[in-house]
Amino acid sequence: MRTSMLKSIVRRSSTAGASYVSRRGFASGSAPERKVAVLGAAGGIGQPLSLLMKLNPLVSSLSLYDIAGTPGVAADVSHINTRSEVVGFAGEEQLGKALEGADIVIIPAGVPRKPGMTRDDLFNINAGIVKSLCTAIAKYCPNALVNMISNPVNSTVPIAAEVFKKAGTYDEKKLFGVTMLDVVRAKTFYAGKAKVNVAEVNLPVVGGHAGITILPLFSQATPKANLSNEEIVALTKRTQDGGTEVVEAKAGKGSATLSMAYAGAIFADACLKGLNGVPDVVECAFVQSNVTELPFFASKVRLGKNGVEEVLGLGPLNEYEKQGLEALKPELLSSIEKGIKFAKEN
Ligand SMILES: NC(=O)C1=CN([C@@H]2O[C@H](COP(=O)(O)OP(=O)(O)OC[C@H]3O[C@@H](n4cnc5c(N)ncnc54)[C@H](O)[C@@H]3O)[C@@H](O)[C@H]2O)C=CC1
Ligand SMILES: O=C([O-])CC(=O)C(=O)O
Repeated sequence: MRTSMLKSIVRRSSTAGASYVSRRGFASGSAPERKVAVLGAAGGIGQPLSLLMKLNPLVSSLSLYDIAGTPGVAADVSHINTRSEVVGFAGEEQLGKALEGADIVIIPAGVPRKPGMTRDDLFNINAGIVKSLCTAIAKYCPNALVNMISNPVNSTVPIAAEVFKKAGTYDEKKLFGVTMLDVVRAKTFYAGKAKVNVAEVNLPVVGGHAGITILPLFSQATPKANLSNEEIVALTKRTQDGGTEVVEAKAGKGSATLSMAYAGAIFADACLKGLNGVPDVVECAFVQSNVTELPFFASKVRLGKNGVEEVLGLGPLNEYEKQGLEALKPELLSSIEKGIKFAKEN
């Protein structure tokens, strides 16, 4: 389904201006106007993500913001003959204009890991970046859906929530930690091991977005496959360490950017579909949650016209997954609390 989405975007892009009725049920001319802002658009994720958002026919206005470099990225991307207008904004004084009227703000701003670092090692720099960007979101587009990519997601999402609470604009339905890359990885690794068509694979990944807080629920994977316990343990570990696998392979040149741009584009597309009233749009995301005793948790979420329409439960877990769930809670809670504390004290 994911691969077919990109294929269909590319196919539609190549017939830009022609009339079609998409799977989303809109004639090309009648899809609502939607502005998407990318903050950190000149970065490793930001650039390919901007490209993919430019290919999405649900976007009418694409706003590319970074502290520097965005005029070039915007000029480049704007030559692609698809629906959206593209404008680049550089420097803090242009942040307000970049955000005004945005329906969705995607945030891949901040520093990435180097080998030997954990995502939490990014906290000191990225917490401040996320806080200042969210302060501007509260001021200039308080109703936008926020897709938080910047790490550590387990802390940056609680920081964003606190900033919005302070500003009086918090709506828990509109704040998402993007955990889609964990789902993308779990699907890929499962398909490889189970020897099934990757395009048909579906499974939830719950918890958070760091190490053992990433909990893929392979017992719920479809199509079903007869994998051994050892194989499931190895798949779980590979999914949990997927980010580190890329960080090590890039050997000091950053972390996942291309697969993250793909995952971010898929998740933003799901948010756009939800906003546009497409029924039954369900993806995993790290959101405010009652699914466990933790205040934020990643699970399947039904997306709608206001963002989160319903946070879905975990479904049946096997013993191994139950153990994984209990094991992840202390670390996830401590990362959440760290974010809340930072936002309250700064
Ligand atoms: N949620 C997830 O699954 C994933 C999250 N990430 C995270 O995404 C973040 C970005 O990663 P990369 O794009 O590889 O890093 P990068 O360093 O290539 O790009 C980051 C961009 O953010 C910009 N930036 C810094 N401060 C800013 C500010 N105040 N306002 C606007 N832009 C600002 C930089 O100028 C740069 O262009 C990192 O924190 C990384 O850990 C990365 C992969 C997956
Ligand atoms: O591992 C990292 O630092 C980047 C990330 O979140 C991922 O690739 O899942």
